[in-house]
Amino acid sequence: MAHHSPNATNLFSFPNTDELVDSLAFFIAKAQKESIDKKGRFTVALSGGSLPKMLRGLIGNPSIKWDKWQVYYADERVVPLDDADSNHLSCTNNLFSKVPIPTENIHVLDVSLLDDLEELSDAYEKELIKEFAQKDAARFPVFDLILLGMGPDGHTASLFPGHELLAEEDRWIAYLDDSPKPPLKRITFTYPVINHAARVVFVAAGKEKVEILSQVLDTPEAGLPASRVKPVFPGQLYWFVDDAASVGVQFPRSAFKP
Ligand SMILES: O=C1O[C@H](COP(=O)(O)O)[C@@H](O)[C@H](O)[C@H]1O
Repeated sequence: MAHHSPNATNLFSFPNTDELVDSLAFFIAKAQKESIDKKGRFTVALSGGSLPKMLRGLIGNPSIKWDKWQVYYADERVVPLDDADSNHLSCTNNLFSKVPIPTENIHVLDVSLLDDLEELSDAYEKELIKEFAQKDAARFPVFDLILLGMGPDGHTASLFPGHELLAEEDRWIAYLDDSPKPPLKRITFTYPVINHAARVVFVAAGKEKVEILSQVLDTPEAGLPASRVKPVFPGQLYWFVDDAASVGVQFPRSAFKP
């Protein structure tokens, strides 16, 4: 991705959702190739909300090596995997049921632990430790790609404005039982995990994101959760948005050059 700015925020705005979807698929395919060429695998974290349907450009895409993907969730609602609120269910309905990804490559909640948030989040952290080697004080996993959404209040993953988890510096996976957006119980990647990724991509589309997108990009000092995503070097941050969402944004756009 040499044509993008070193360690900066890259804002790509597309005239419509279809162009956003196609460009995002192109970007993901390229990131996948770079990762597989280097390490033989591609570690990805997905979100729920509006994100899964924006991944439709991957369906039927011959360059995607699904057996090399290891998929995690940047956040998950603490519900059974077939519950309408489950981010996994949404990703399954919109993507995984339509592509040849091995089930064992998708890392879901341990549903036997849904009644114990501490155990549940520890177990998910252990899933990451298995993938990324030992956890120690100085070490965080380096995902090849983390795909995030942004809610109308500026939350991302399950990191909400003013919540104590915004200050979490140690755990990889944290839990909350007081989510301002239902359902109350969730687990989430913490900032150290998000900010150590090689690439973090936000996807936001539609006019309902206009105000919050300009707040997050133009006044980051306000400290909204999405503004706190700042990958450490050499990690890169990308925003894939549509013009309907970015119409009020002052932040400079970059040209997307496939
Ligand atoms: O609750 C959640 O919301 C965010 C944002 O959702 P969106 O519908 O506004 O895109 C999502 O990224 C997160 O995964 C989900 O749990």
